Amino acid sequence: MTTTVGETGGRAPVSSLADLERAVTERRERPAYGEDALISCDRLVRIFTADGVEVQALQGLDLLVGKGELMALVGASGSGKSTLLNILAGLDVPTAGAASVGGYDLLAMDAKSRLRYRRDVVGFVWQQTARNLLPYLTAAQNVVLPMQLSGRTEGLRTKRQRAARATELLGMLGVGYCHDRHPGQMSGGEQQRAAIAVALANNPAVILADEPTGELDSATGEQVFASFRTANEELGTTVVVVTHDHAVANAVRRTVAIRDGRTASEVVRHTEVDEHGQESVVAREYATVDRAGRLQLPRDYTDALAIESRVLLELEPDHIGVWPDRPKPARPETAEAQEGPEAREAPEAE
Ligand SMILES: Nc1ncnc2c1ncn2[C@@H]1O[C@H](COP(=O)(O)OP(=O)(O)OP(=O)(O)O)[C@@H](O)[C@H]1O
Repeated sequence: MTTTVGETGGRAPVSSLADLERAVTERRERPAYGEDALISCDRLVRIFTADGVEVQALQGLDLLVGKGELMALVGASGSGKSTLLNILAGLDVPTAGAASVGGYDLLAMDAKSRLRYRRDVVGFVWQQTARNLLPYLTAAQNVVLPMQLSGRTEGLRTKRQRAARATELLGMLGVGYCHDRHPGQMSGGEQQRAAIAVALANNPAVILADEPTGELDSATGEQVFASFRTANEELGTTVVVVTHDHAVANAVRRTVAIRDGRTASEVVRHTEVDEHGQESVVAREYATVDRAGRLQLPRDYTDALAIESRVLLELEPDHIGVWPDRPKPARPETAEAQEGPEAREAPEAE
């Protein structure tokens, strides 16, 4: 059966009180939004005011990231990626909405828990290699420093234990030979891999990285990304990378695109094995439906059909049709020859 928005507001008709009760019960029993997620952003808003002008950097952004994910955030310049990352890093506070990481409520943390959160729950890797490492310390000393500052004791109480962990992390990320080098004696790629070791020092639940390969050539960028993958696979660390680098965006299981301060679409990749045992990666692109039911249509789709301010919707049992709002032809052809919901639903109206 076909239902158009004009008739019932686009919702499937509820035929009886029993159906209604069942629908209410199912809704109540569904897990709460983001219940199982490590990172949960719910209608996140961040408004900046500069020189009396308001900029809405995040406009009701929803995002869930599962524990153990390795995912990328992409989007045009100014779409809000860094703003989101700074909030997740505990460096900035949203104007409205809700956000939590590993059980920490990012809007309600006092100064003490914010410090603990930044030291123990998240690790950060910046684009500028010079911002990640202290120049007067060796790579190993840079990795040890966050362990000393954290005050966490489990397995890292003694100097020897901390030194051993630094050696282990640098080795795991392929830069063990840089152990005693200062950043000035390391290439950009080596510095970024050492920076990942620093970010991992306190065994955080999540590493956030803002354009970590932005200053590197593609071969070096691949090595750095391989280190994020190693951290994800060997230690189970969740990794969220903001990137413009297509090689990185295409190498993760999930790439979420941000547009105008909201999540707009995402590409999910999985590996398929054919009958000859050949493996191939299959990518599917999804549009995001946010918590308020809003859907951003891809701009190339709306441009292709000259869709501007509104569309007609059609609810079918297994999909929703979206139709450009075209003026009706003066002399309609037969219903079968016409396309769109008007032709099938209300030909008698003509
Ligand atoms: N501290 C600030 N004060 C005023 N406006 C800001 C501030 N930080 C960010 N903005 C604005 O918020 C919007 C989003 O910026 P953001 O840096 O998050 O975008 P982005 O997607 O990371 O861009 P890029 O890819 O260029 O780094 C932009 O319009 C930016 O000018």
